[in-house]
Amino acid sequence: MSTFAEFGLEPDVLQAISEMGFEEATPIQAKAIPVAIAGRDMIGQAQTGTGKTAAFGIPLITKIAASEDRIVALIMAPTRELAIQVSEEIEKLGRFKGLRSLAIYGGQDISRQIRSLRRKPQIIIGTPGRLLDHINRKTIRLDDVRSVVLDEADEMLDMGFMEDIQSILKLVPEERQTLLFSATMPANIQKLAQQFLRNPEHVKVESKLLSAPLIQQYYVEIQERMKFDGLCRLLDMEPPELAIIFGRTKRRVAELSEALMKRGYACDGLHGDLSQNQRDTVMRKFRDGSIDILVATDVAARGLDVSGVTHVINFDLPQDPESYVHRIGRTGRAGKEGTSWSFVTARETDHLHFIEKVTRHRISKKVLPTLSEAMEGKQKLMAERIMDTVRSEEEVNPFKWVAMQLLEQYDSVQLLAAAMKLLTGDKKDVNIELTPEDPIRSKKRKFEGNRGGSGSYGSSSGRRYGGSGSSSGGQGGAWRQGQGRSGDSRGGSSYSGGQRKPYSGGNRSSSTRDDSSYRDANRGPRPERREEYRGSRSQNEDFVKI
Ligand SMILES: Nc1ncnc2c1ncn2[C@@H]1O[C@H](COP(=O)(O)OP(=O)(O)OP(=O)(O)O)[C@@H](O)[C@H]1O
Ligand SMILES: [Mg+2]
Repeated sequence: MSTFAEFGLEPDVLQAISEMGFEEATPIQAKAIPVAIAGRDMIGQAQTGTGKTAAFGIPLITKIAASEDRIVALIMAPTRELAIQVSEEIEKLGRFKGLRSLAIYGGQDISRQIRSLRRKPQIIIGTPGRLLDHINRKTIRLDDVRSVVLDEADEMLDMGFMEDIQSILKLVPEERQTLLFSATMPANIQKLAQQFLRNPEHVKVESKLLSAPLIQQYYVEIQERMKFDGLCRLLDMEPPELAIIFGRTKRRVAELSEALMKRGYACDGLHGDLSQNQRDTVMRKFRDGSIDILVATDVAARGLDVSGVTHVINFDLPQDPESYVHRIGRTGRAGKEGTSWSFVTARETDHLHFIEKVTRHRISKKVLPTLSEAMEGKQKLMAERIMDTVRSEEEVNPFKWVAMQLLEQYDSVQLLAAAMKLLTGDKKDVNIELTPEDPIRSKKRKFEGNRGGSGSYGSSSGRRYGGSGSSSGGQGGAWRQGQGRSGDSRGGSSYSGGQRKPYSGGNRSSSTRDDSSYRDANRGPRPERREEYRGSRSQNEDFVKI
């Protein structure tokens, strides 16, 4: 167990960390912070949701003085949402030092960014494409940069950013520190590391499990045409505080989110066909609790950190085990528990077993709740909502007069039952039609043939994240946050409109990947390489988040 004070951090930084509610360093932070503070180049790998951002953020801000008026640190991230999210974390960490940081990403008005650059930020967090634009326009100069971070490096390369990243790194003085975080270590990442990192220390938090241990993983076997009703039952039986539902395609996500809205769920969709503005709005609604269900493509699978996501549902299975790990990693973060459900059609069971094998985790089979269990769940929730409201005299008072009049005419049980029926907003009669998706075909054979089954990922000698030798023991480790975010249970708050507070109070945004528009908006079309990569990628690499 490491407290942050043990790293010899300055008081301003310690204060920021403590205000963020972090009490102890996570395992990756405990390993990475001393290495990075010592000035070494580093390659970092650890499971989803274990605080990699602060693992590079803390050393980074430690090395910058508020008096500096040049760009001295550069962080690259694959997507706009992730750039925003990382910049918000950096902002918080550097607040008491008075550091200035700025997120630079495509889809946002460039002249606005140029104006913000006049504030002389020391730290720039950007997507490679837009960064390069600024560099070419000479609105960003990298001559004074001495720290570079590549976050989600494998994802950036997958998205076709290799050349951009190389061009940018060539412009940064060689006398610098480079930190590279990547879920996987395929050949192209190794090449990049060889080219641009100097004698890097490989900092890895190993675990037998590839996915975070605090996620209960379930699957249900279901026919394609039954998925939607199955989903509604699941949501009714076990109402999530916040849920992310993953669909395979943009069309799927659009149809599904619309269908759920029609059935009365507070949800919205996120995919690459939306404008940056629309995407921001959806993410804001999800973060402030005005919707509790986000339906998304893999655009939201990486890096997204929204406090209070209790459920991830794979409405469609992902193609890769790797995507599976990233998707479910949107819950069970920062020492909290989470639940994931995956819908599997009969023809996809092989693929599910393949995912189990690669992630080395058994996914438990469950049956869908029956209609009456779903109904019960819904009614229980309604009862909770009513009880919450009953306690608030002010809210109830204006209705008392009508209530008394009604009670003179009708039986009280009858009346309350009628009110509950209305509240449950049952819209089962709304006709829903989703375009069926083809089943995923497993790439199992190809994968096995190439890997030779040696299992280079996650050696079993590693300590399990969460349990890991911390004296206070407990699942999830002792590094759970002390304030603000622990113990947030359902308590009806998800229905009370914005009561739920992300501990940060800010509008952090999300990571994004999708099939089309994840390149910066003003760049050329992305090379259509995803499937190629997908096919070959998992074969020779040190797999997934460990
Ligand atoms: N030491 C800590 N104690 C408690 N919470 C922490 C600590 N460090 C980070 N967190 C919180 O944990 C959450 C996850 O952190 P972060 O997004 O950096 O994870 P990550 O490892 O980058 O995940 P991903 O692989 O999904 O990108 C954030 O909300 C962050 O504020
Ligand atoms: Mg991250």
